[in-house]
Order: sequence, then C-alpha cells, then structure tokens
Amino acid sequence: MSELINAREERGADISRGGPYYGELIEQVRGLMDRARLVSPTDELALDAIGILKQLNDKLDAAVVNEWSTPTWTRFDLPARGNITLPPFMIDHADSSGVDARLTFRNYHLGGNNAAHGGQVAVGFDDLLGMAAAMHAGSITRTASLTVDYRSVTPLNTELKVRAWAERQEGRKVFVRATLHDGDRLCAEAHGLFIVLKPGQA
Ligand SMILES: CCCCC/C=C\C/C=C\C/C=C\C/C=C\CCCC(=O)SCCNC(=O)CCNC(=O)[C@H](O)C(C)(C)COP(=O)(O)OP(=O)(O)OC[C@H]1O[C@@H](n2cnc3c(N)ncnc32)[C@H](O)[C@@H]1OP(=O)(O)O
Repeated sequence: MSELINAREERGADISRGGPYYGELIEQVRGLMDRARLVSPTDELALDAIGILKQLNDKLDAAVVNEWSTPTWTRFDLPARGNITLPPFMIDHADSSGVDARLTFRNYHLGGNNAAHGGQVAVGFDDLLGMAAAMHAGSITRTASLTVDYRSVTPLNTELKVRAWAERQEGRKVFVRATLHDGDRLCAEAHGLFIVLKPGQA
C-alpha cells in the first residue's frame, strides 16, 4: 500500500484532499445507503427524511467539483478511496506483482438471501483488476473485457479477501486475474483484459 501512496504522491497527488472529515462523511453516506436498501418507511418518516435529504443535498451542491478534482482519485487512506459507488475495500499490498485487499459488501449491496448482488461483485473486481493492471503496466488502463465466475454465495458484512494480479502483458493488452475468498472458501473469480490508454486517449 505504501508503494501506491508513494507513487501517487510522487505524481503530486494530495492524500489530504477532502479534509480530515471526508472519510467519516462517506461512511455516513454508506450508512444511509444501507438503511435506504432495507427501510420500509411510514408516510410520516418518508416525508421527514425527504425534507432532511433535500436540505442536505442543497448544502452539498455548493461543494460539488468536477470528477478530476474529487478526493476519490487520491484518498488511498480511505476504504475504496472514499468512492461510494465501490464496495469498501482496504489495500494491504499493491505493486507490479499484484494487489491484495480486504473488501466488505454491505447491506446496500444485497442481491437476495443475504448474499451480495453479482453485479456488485463485478464492480469490486473491475476496480481492483484495474488497479492491478495499472500497477503492472505503470500506466492507466481501461477495461476491455471482464468475466466473472460465481463459485459460491458471497456474504454481506463479512471481511473478504481479494487477490488481483496481471498474468501477462502483450503490448497495450494486460491480461489479469482475481479471486474473492471468504476465509478458505472461493466465492468468485474473474479474468479480464485491460488496455493501456494511448497518450491523450479519451
Ligand atoms: C507505478 C505507477 C502506476 C500509475 C498508476 C498507479 C496507480 C493506479 C491506481 C489506481 C487505479 C485505480 C483503480 C482503477 C480504476 C478503475 C478501473 C475500472 C476501469 C473501467 O471501468 S473502464 C470503463 C469500462 N470500459 C470501457 O468503457 C471501455 C470501452 N472501450 C474502449 O474504450 C476501447 O474499446 C478500448 C480502449 C478498450 C480499446 O480501444 P483502442 O482503440 O484503444 O484499442 P484497440 O481496439 O485497437 O484494441 C487494442 C487491442 O485489444 C484488443 N481488444 C480490445 N477490446 C477487446 C475485447 N473486448 N476482447 C478481446 N480483445 C480486445 C484488440 O483486438 C487489440 O488487439 P491487437 O492489438 O492484438 O489487435
């Protein structure tokens, strides 16, 4: 993980972007999403919540920035860099040989029967495979192909282990693999192709 932070800092990344309270703000939003996924409100509660959320959204509007200025590019100290669209993970190790992470699916990732939604599993793989590809290639990459095999149910609210690594690189093509484990049990595995972007490629 320190290699990743160093690599970003060398490129002028600011891991304090968003300030000292940004992580707790994002955690509160995740908590809101957990509740929103399972709440069955009375009319009174729904109206009350709508009023509070409208006020809050108006307040946050004043601080919305463009995508390149958000803290989520640089906050490697926070779960999933503070990106609320990702299942929260912490990176234990990341270098050109691969990425090891601890990842937890939350209530808001529920598919059914207390298990994570398959699409959410793919989201987690996409980001961590992207990181493994970028660390291997030393350059930003884009997902060209991603295949997920679901081997057993992926539990919610349980710390899981992800390992993602590049198997080989052919020119701009980085071939990557990843596994997701609950203890010794394999929940899912993935393989993908990530393409190194050409200079200036949109
Ligand atoms: C040490 C410092 C490191 C610096 C970085 C440090 C840290 C990084 C840290 C953190 C990064 C963190 C996280 C990662 C973040 C996000 C990960 C998620 C990423 C995404 O979520 S991203 C969105 C979804 N993604 C798309 O929105 C792609 C849409 N698409 C396209 O943008 C183009 O399609 C593109 C660019 C993929 C390729 O286009 P292109 O024009 O550049 O290249 P071209 O088409 O020539 O393909 C080149 C060769 O790949 C083969 N090829 C292409 N596609 C293939 C396929 N599907 N199957 C089999 N082969 C395929 C061709 O056949 C050819 O092969 P060949 O050269 O052998 O002929």
